[in-house]
Amino acid sequence: MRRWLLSAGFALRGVAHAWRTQPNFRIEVVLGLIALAFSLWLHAALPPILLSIGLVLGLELLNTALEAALDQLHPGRHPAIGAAKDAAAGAVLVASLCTLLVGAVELGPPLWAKLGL
Ligand SMILES: Nc1ncnc2c1ncn2[C@@H]1O[C@H](COP(=O)(O)OP(=O)(O)OP(=O)(O)O)[C@@H](O)[C@H]1O
Repeated sequence: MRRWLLSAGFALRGVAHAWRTQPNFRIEVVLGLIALAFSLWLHAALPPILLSIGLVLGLELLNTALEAALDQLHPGRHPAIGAAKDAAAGAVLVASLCTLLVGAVELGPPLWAKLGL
């Protein structure tokens, strides 16, 4: 149990570091909270929304980890480093676009109904 709490502490430190240093992570957290608030207000299904938000935030954390490790391991420029960073950023982009689709499908219809459209 003590080991698990220790690991959870390290993980939370990673999340706090991303919050402090990554503007994109802060934006995604705020947008996620807004989507969550809308889901509760519209009584929409929470699992797809929560999974999508978690996927984007998780990939952003991995992207941050990869960038930090690559910059430390290879401070100079190299096409392979650029390709690795581009792929990691691409993963966040793909997840974000899919999350937008999930949001539109899950929240669109109840929002229109609520607004009487
Ligand atoms: N060492 C490098 N060698 C080659 N290309 C790089 C290198 N570092 C960055 N790049 C290129 O520049 C892009 C931006 O890299 P950078 O590390 O600035 O990330 P970022 O997207 O600005 O993320 P953040 O703002 O979170 O640091 C990368 O996606 C890659 O195409």
